Amino acid sequence: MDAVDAPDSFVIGVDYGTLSGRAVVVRVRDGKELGSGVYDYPHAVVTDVLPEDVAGRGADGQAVRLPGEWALQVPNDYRDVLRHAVPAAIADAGIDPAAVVGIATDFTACTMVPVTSDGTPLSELDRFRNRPHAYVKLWRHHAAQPQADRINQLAAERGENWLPRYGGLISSEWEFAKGLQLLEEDPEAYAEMDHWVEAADWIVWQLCGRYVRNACTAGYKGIYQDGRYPSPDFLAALNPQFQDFVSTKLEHTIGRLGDAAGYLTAEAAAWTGLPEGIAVAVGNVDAHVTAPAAKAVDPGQLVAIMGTSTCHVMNGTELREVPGMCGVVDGGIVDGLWGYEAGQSGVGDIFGWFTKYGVPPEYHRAAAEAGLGIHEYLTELASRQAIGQHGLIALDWHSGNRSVLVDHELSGIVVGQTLATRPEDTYRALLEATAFGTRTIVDAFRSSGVPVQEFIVAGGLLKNPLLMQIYADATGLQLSTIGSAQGPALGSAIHAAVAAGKYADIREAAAAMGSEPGEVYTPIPENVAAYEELFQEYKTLHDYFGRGSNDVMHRLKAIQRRAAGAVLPGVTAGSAVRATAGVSA
Ligand SMILES: Nc1ncnc2c1ncn2[C@@H]1O[C@H](COP(=O)(O)OP(=O)(O)O)[C@@H](O)[C@H]1O
Ligand SMILES: O=C(CO)[C@H](O)[C@H](O)COP(=O)(O)O
Repeated sequence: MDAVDAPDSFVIGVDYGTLSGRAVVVRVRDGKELGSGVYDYPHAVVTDVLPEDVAGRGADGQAVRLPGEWALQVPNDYRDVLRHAVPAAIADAGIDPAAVVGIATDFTACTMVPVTSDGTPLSELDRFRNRPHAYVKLWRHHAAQPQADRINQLAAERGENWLPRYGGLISSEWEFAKGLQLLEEDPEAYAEMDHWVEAADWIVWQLCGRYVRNACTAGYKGIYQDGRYPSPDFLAALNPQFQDFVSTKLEHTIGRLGDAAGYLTAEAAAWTGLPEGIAVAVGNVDAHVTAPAAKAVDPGQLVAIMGTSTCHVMNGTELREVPGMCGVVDGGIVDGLWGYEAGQSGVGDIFGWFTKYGVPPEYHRAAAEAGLGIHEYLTELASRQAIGQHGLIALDWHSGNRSVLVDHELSGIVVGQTLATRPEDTYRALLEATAFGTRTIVDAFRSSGVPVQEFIVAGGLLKNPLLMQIYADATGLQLSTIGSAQGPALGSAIHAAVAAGKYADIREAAAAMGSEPGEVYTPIPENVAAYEELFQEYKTLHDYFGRGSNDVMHRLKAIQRRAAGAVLPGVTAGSAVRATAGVSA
């Protein structure tokens, strides 16, 4: 790491991902990244049973089991990132912490924490610690789909004017669906909860002792449009006990992106080793902070943040309704422009799943012998193929579909497998399926009058060159990658610099501190033509399974739920039946 001049000041950006938190130390004057630290969440993503070290056991003396589609996290893991990753980044940078002037964080979203009035997560209260609904519901918790379906149906029937701002469909990942699930399945926990808080804001609360709701998640995930939330009347029609959800659990002071939410408390200063009293920026989302990190805040610059999932964010001058987009929010990325978001719930997650469950041990051994990771090994084998040679087409819905169908009851499929199909064939088909998913989103923007002029990729997956070339070829767009390996954390650092008063606004800070482009991938005409043919097959399958011609995926999920038949502790038996009938739990 570079030696550092004394007069320089620094900011810290912390990116809270799905499995770890990453901190970077960034120089304010030019955005140079001087050091970083990573901390893996000890409890990672909780999907099967509540971890006994925090939850203990259930009344039956067994670990508390979770039904399918659940994805929880343990809030203290997030505090631990502050205790470990931030000091590690400072040590790596070799700077004097006294020269740090601000800190900002970005988070996965919509990731929700039920808390008491002082911000204590319900899962940290003794009597709730073995109740699943007391834990953080991670963005990819998809068990609130029945609630999302009811919200969508009712909103469409009533012609709610906020619905088109979300492409006509609200996701089960978001604040209202997850909140309604909490009410209907654990009314006691719901009653105990004083605030239903985005983790993006909870961590800021931990840092500065103040709860400020960030404008980004309030808009994209909290249905806050034109200064209003969905009405009590609408909420009561969903469930009479949900009528005051906004006024009693959700509504709170909203902070502008890049503003200071408050100042570092003595306690958080002790965790991080940073000076007490430095600026703490208003929270933000991992995807949205990355646009300034990529210097891509002008209309038409589409940034795909590709990691576990992919988020597509882009600014536009006009308000347009794009079918199936995640949302459009005034000032959702930077002030003064409409910020659009779309996305794919599973991308790296799908490749990761396949390497874990679909690849035989001899491949893992061969990868290790070649000194390669399994992804790199499969990528190398897959890159030797001509387009279409594997004879496969896949749908990228292993974690459901977030755009443009917005349906988490959909699932993955690979068509064309034979006895000759090898792991590298399926791996490549899955890479291609995600590229077609992105192409579907780009097409939806374009046909709705939101032009996509540039395509920029950030996030962990940019390190896979085959994947990047497939995306360029499948979309027909020249693709440039961001020069920073820590795009979201750099984006947070940019927000910290603005919150500390070092720049007037995010645009000015992005121009000075944003990353220069890394690699550029140009579409190869014959590949574009070959992928066009395959994309048409993808579209046929997409519409057949996704638009109601064949609801087999929905039926399979229902059969799976019935077979699993789990009842949660603290969950009112039969609540699902009452929930479907729309009667209060
Ligand atoms: N070389 C690779 N090619 C494709 N996918 C990869 C590769 N290496 C890791 N992955 C996938 O990338 C994902 C992690 O992405 P990353 O950006 O690091 O995390 P996050 O999205 O949580 O911020 C994992 O789901 C993993 O399966
Ligand atoms: O929905 C999102 C942002 O709105 C992201 O997809 C979610 O936060 C997960 O991010 P990652 O793939 O980086 O873990």
